[in-house]
Amino acid sequence: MRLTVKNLSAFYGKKQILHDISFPDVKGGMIVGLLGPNASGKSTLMKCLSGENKSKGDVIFDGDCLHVVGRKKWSEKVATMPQTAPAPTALTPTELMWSTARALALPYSNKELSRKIEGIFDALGLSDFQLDALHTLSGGKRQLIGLALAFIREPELLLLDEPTSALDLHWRMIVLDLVKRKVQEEGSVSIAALHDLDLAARYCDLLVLLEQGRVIASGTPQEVLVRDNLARVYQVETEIDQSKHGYTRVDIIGAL
Ligand SMILES: Nc1ncnc2c1ncn2[C@@H]1O[C@H](COP(=O)(O)OP(=O)(O)OP(=O)(O)O)[C@@H](O)[C@H]1O
Repeated sequence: MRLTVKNLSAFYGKKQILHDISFPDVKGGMIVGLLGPNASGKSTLMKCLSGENKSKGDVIFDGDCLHVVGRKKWSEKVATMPQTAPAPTALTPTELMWSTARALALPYSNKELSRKIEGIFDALGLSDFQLDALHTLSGGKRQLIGLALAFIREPELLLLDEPTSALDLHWRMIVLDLVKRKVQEEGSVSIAALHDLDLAARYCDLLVLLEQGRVIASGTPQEVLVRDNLARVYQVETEIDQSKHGYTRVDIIGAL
C-alpha cells in the first residue's frame, strides 16, 4: 500500500484553497498527521483525499489514481471520520452501525457483521452504550461512534478529521493506540488532522504542516516540530525537547 500526493490544488468556487500540496510518499502501516492553524486547509485536504471535494494533481493510492478511477471506486478503499460527530438522534449506536453497513452494502453476513460491530464497540468502550439513543450520549461518546462507523468499513485509507477533539486524555490515547495498531497490522494508511502537537509527535510517522493552504514543512516529527516552523505557523514561542520516553515534546512558552 502506498499513497502519493503531488501538486494537489483545490478551489471553492474561484477561490484557491490548496496550493500544490505535495508530501513524501506514505507507506502502509504509517499514520500521517496534518497540522496547521484554523483555516489552513486540513479539512479541505481530507475532503480532497476522500474524493468528496474535487481537486487537481496526482493522488495515487495502491496504484489507483483518484482522478482516473473516479469517486465511486475510490471510496471502496477509503473511510472518513468527519470533524463533526454523528447527530444526536433517537437512533442507537447499534442501529446506526447496522444501517450504515447495509446502506454501504458491506459484504458481511448478519453473523459476521454482528461480530465485527461487537469487536469495534468493545475496543472503543461503547458496549455499555450500544442500545442508548445517541441524543442521550456525551459528545465524546458520539465522537467514538463516528470512529466506529469509519472502522466498520475496514478501509485501506482511513481519514480522521480531528478524531480526538472531544475526548479526554485516556480516550485520546486509546483511540490513537488503536489506529496505530490497525494500520500496522493491516498495512493500511491513516491520515489524521490534529491540533495537539504532542499527540502528533507521539503517533505520527510523517507530519505535514500547512499554512494558508500551502505545505510549510513535511517530514518526521523531529524535522517538522521545530521552533521556527511553530513560530511562523502558529505564532507561538516554544521550546522543543525529547521526553524520556523518546517522543518529541513541544513546550509552549506563550503567544508571540
Ligand atoms: N464550503 C466552503 N466554501 C467556501 N470556503 C470554504 C468552505 N469550506 C472551507 N472553506 C474555506 O477554506 C479554508 C480552509 O478551511 P478548512 O476547513 O479546510 O481549514 P482547517 O485547517 O480544517 O480549519 P480548522 O482547524 O478550523 O478545522 C478556509 O478559509 C475556509 O473558510
